[in-house]
Amino acid sequence: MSIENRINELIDLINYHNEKYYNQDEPEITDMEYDDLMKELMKLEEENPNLKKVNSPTNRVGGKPLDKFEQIVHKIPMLSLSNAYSSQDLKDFDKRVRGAVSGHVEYVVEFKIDGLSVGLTYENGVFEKGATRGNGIIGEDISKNLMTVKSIPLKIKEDNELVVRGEVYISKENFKKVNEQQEEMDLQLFANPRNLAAGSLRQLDSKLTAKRPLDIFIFNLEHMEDNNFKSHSESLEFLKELGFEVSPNYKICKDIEGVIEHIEYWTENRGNLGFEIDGMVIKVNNLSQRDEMGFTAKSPRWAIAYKFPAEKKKTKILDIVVEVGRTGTITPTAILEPVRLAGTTVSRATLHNEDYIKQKDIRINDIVLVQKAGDIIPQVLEVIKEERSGEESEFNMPNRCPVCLEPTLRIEGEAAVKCINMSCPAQIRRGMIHFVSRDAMNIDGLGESIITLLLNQKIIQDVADLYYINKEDVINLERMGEKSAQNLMKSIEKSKKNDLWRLINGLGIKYVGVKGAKILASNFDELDSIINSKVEDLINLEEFGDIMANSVFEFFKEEKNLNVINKLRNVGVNTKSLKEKNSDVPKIFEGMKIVLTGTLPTLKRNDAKEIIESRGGKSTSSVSKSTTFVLAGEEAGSKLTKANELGVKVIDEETFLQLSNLDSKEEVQSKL
Ligand SMILES: NC(=O)c1ccc[n+]([C@@H]2O[C@H](COP(=O)([O-])OP(=O)(O)OC[C@H]3O[C@@H](n4cnc5c(N)ncnc54)[C@H](O)[C@@H]3O)[C@@H](O)[C@H]2O)c1
Ligand SMILES: [Zn+2]
Repeated sequence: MSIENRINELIDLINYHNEKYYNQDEPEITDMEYDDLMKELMKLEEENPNLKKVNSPTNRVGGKPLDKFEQIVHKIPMLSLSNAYSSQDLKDFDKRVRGAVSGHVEYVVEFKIDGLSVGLTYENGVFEKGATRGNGIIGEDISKNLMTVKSIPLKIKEDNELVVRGEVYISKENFKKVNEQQEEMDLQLFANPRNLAAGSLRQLDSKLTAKRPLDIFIFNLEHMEDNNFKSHSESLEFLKELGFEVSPNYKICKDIEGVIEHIEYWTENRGNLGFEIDGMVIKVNNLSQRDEMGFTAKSPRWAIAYKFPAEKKKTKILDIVVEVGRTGTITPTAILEPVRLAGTTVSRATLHNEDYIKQKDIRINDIVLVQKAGDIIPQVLEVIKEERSGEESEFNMPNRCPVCLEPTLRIEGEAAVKCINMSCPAQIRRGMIHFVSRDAMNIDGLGESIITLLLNQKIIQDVADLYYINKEDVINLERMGEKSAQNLMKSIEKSKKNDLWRLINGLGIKYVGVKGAKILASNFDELDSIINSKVEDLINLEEFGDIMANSVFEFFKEEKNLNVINKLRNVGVNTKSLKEKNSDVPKIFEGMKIVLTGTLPTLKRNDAKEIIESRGGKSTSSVSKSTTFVLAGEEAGSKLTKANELGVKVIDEETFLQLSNLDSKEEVQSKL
């Protein structure tokens, strides 16, 4: 594979996993595997700067604000941190810092709390609003939910406008309690505290958030008018006095050796803390030295996150079972003797595929070392061969699909063994569950069990059949009454009007998640144009690469898929893009024509465009008398000259961000 292709492939893969991780709280790979992909991409880009893409995930903070909350443009961008995995990485960081600033460098070392990052704004001593990080520039307004977090003060004794940043987390004890309750109520368990904090804070109903015992640690003063703090530690002490729960046990270290020593201590002792930490954060203490260093698009240069190596334990493999996924991939899973690992009990671990099992020579009854990489997904690290007793038995991938009993196949060059029977009930069932899920067609009242019943009774055979069932079919199902049948019919009917991206996501095209579906829907307006598009058209889409483009193309070449789509269309399922984007954001730029020019200090062109368009404005390319204002950055050039000639207002990024946060068009106009 050429370097360029590998770069494209990595971009697709990372974007896909970002979506899973940040927006759906359902990571498919471990953090370590993710970090490896990222490292590989960074290396290739460094070695081949001409191949670096503007949309590369190495340039941006991972998440994306969800449409279901109102969006907030951060006054100070909320960035991520670069990572260190060894003391050598830390020493390299120290060298970079000392090379870039004048004077002696002192570090503050803090816990890296494993939760969700939020920014809190106070005005006149009152808590005004709080937001998630989102894509770093735009976040979600979760103020109501944050007000239920008891350790967030609603009033403080400081009249200056203040923005602080912290991490919302849940203590180990409360995490256990919540999961016990989930278990009692037969609800899904949370994989880790980070997942729980994120899930709870992004509830639409703040009463639900209030039931979750969340806490916060504040770790940075982001902005305060008229302050003259000289160091980070000074500002932390100030925040403590105001009543904030500041990140505990932070330590000032005179040099990098002190930092490393402190980190070694907590690597050993973190188990004794009442909350989970996944590493330590090292920051330059002196604030003017911080200014000297500045930021990359993704993270400050004056800080780094050291990530702990994953915790490891010994356990036994009791059995190896296989499951058939939506695309027919047969995945082996190890059933383990339950073991406590990084805060939860682990009893299963994915074995990925045939090669993984062969390479590590994993057998049933083996004693193995397991770890939770990234503290989420348990993984079998290695077999402890010295402990073999002769009772072990080798495992082979099944020659037939465990569900449909058709022969399985391993395509050359691929790792997965697959059931290629397109009518395999297991695949259809998984595909169906995906089709009705929250992020796809969002059909309420159609859970896994009903789908299984409908399939078993042959009432439905593909997703389109859902729209052809009638109430009588449903009423006769187990545990279905008149009322719930009626509700189900209603939600099926309602889903016909869904926006196009939901349908595209629902179809389950490989590598196309919510994000990819939205990009397709907003670029093509209707399904037919996507079906008729060429690979070249698809590759040119923002954030699309070879792999995604080919996957979409291949999907719509398939006769069977086209039949399903026709059935859906005939029954009245919407196939047009409704552009329902950002409906909650006030349309404060309505009717305005805004021209972007030059390089902005933090905003990417597309981010600025998104802010304008989501607020009803039009971003146009040339300056004329009807231009409302010009947003200009560095090296703005001829457009700026033209604006000055015509007397069109010119503003900088900071003013633009302030305008974007206003609530009405009138307010914007009065500031222009
Ligand atoms: N498994 C996957 O599929 C997948 C996908 C995407 C990301 N990830 C993981 O997420 C990481 C990237 O996530 P990220 O951008 O949130 O970075 P991060 O979690 O590695 O570090 C940045 C975050 O640390 C938090 N933090 C906690 N304590 C802090 C303190 N004292 N000072 C400053 N910050 C503190 C902040 O909220 C900040 O946003 C990746 O390295 C990867 O490990 C995994
Ligand atoms: Zn099958």
